[in-house]
Amino acid sequence: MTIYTGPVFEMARQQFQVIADYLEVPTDERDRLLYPKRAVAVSCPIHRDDGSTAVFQGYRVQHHLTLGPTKGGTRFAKNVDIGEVAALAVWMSWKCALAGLPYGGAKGGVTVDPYSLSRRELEALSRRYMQEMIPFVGPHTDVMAPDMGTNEQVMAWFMDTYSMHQGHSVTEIVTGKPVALGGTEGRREATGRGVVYLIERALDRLGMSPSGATAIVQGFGNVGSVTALTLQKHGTKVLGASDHTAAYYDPKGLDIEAMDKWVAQHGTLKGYSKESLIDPNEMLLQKCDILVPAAVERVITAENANKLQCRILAEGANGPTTPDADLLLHDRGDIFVIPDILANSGGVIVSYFEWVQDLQQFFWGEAEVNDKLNRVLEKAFNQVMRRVDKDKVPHRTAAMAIGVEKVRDAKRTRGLFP
Ligand SMILES: NC(=O)C1=CN([C@@H]2O[C@H](COP(=O)(O)OP(=O)(O)OC[C@H]3O[C@@H](n4cnc5c(N)ncnc54)[C@H](OP(=O)(O)O)[C@@H]3O)[C@@H](O)[C@H]2O)C=CC1
Ligand SMILES: O=C(O)CCC(=O)C(=O)O
Repeated sequence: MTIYTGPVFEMARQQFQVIADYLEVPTDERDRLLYPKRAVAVSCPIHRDDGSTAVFQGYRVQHHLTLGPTKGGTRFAKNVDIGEVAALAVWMSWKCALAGLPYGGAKGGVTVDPYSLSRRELEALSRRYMQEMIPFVGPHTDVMAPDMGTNEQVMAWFMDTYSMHQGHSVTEIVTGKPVALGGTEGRREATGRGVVYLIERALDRLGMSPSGATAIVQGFGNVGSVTALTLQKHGTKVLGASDHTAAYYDPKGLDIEAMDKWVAQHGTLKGYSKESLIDPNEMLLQKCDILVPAAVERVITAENANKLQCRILAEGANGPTTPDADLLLHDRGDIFVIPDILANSGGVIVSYFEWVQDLQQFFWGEAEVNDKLNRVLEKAFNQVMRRVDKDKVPHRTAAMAIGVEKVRDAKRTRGLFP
């Protein structure tokens, strides 16, 4: 029996089975590798602006502590549940190990529609969530970061709440903070920048160039907007972009900077234009060189995998492709998949840099951060490609296998308490 249920955890479990079979992991080691070390569920009561009390359910799952503290973002979204948070924590473990970071995976979440809260209510919820988590997190235990529905401001409230409890500033308790509070240059852009760096490595492999290539990006938050802006800056024409309120497609190319300004003023893409509106599901199926799902899980499925018309699928989001769709994509063989644990690893890599800088109280410039980020990504990309070339396995299998192997070796070497 497990408390980790639901379609997203089932995806993480099925993906792990594929890797465990490929690596011939003995059955009795599998549960130790897959199931999280710890899971915490908390109730977060807050006063609403109308004077009433509302209680929100919060979670934090720490997958393994074998290599160091756990690390991962905190998601505020209306469908968050323990199974989804656990799956995201498991993926963080493989991601950190693939990038060579001294972390296990974690993830947190609160079941709330952040758009339904006023700014004061959002602050109250953020502070209450961190307050409830204080016994379970710490700079050497578990270090939080942003994910969907949270941002630099929420990280500032987390850091302040933890620090007030300790009686001194503990900047290294969260990453993705504002630079003024010990955040690092380049963290806000890191995930999208990393996505684009890896897309360009994939284009190289395919003998294509970024300038003149075309892209479609689903999601226009932290990851999607920076990805789209950076692609456009590098000469790639962005034909499609969407958030949960609207999807736009223009075969001549969208003006991503204008869309970004619109979102900065209005909060969402709704109302940006009447001309280029498209059905969001249809947008994913339009012909382009690069498709970037950068929003939610399970958008590339058995229903649409065979209808995709891209050359590169760069998974900015965590878990956008279901295992059924993976099989179809592998059979097709014409789409270069950059799997999530590689594609979006720029975020946690620069979070690691932020943690290191906070621990040392010695800060780097943005050029140094970006240069170090590119070097870590390059190494991870090359490792994955070597494995693909050697074993003729799908890209996701190669990437996950490298992560799982590292965690497995560490667990074996540390041993079990007799
Ligand atoms: N932030 C980070 O550093 C990292 C994030 N990720 C992953 O990237 C993904 C996006 O995260 P992030 O950009 O931080 O989150 P944000 O909250 O900043 O943005 C999420 C975006 O996705 C949109 N969205 C939500 N649901 C849908 C939908 N059904 N269809 C289309 N768009 C939708 C949102 O639209 P709207 O604003 O209208 O709600 C918003 O534009 C997640 O899977 C996250 O786990 C991975 C690694 C690091
Ligand atoms: O920056 C981090 O620590 C984690 C980012 C994250 O949540 C992710 O990579 O999915």
